[in-house]
Amino acid sequence: MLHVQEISKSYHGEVAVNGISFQLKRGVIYGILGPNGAGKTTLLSMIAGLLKPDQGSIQLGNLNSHSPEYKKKVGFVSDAVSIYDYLTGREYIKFTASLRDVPKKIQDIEIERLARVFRMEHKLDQFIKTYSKGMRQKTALISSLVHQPELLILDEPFSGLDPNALKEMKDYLTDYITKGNSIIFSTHILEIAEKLCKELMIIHSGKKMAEGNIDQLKNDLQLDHSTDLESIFYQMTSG
Ligand SMILES: Nc1ncnc2c1ncn2[C@@H]1O[C@H](COP(=O)(O)OP(=O)(O)OP(=O)(O)O)[C@@H](O)[C@H]1O
Repeated sequence: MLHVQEISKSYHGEVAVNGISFQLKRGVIYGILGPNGAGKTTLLSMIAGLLKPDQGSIQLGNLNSHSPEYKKKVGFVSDAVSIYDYLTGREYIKFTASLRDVPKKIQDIEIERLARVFRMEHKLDQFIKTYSKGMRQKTALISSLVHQPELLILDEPFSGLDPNALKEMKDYLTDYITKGNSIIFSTHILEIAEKLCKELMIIHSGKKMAEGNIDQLKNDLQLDHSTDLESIFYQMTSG
């Protein structure tokens, strides 16, 4: 469903993403791993259609990432969750849903459903200013889900969540892909990546170092099958 072809991006002449290609099928959770500054946020921002690649192309079905229709089919939660302090959670979610042309009736139904899933029912009518970090993350997640995107893109979605919220989020994401949707996310929490992702990519200095399921990564590195993802990650990125 998603075809990423040789994309690159530089900032002021410094390369942040360097010729990355991959494909993502329907019903798959795909994890992006890499050390600080590896290019994960830049890569995900391009896939979300927010940043234009200098080179290469990104297609979802037959839609190019520059097209307005593409943006209606993807949902993005950034790691720098900056949502408006002086709106309530509900106002913020409705505002973002309106930008995506979600009919008001559907907005109301989906907001109630998602608020229940993420235990935010009693908070949605309070100002975002009063929310904790985890509540802000959940609000951003709900707002990215109201239009039921085919592709959900999450940049560091698990930092700041307590163990209960983490479980709710993992359960929701696992269920979300059973409906034929796909998820791509970046994380530094290797244990979650190992458990949730069918496929992984390790990037370093903007380049793809390895891709595949955990067993393929172990085979590529000729590692023993008892090796964990932390060791694989360390081998690939500590140079
Ligand atoms: N707006 C920007 N202007 C200039 N350089 C940038 C900008 N955004 C990112 N960079 C640079 O691009 C490179 C990749 O950054 P990016 O944020 O994509 O990495 P990351 O893997 O998400 O890092 P982290 O894990 O620390 O969040 C880094 O060298 C960073 O300094």
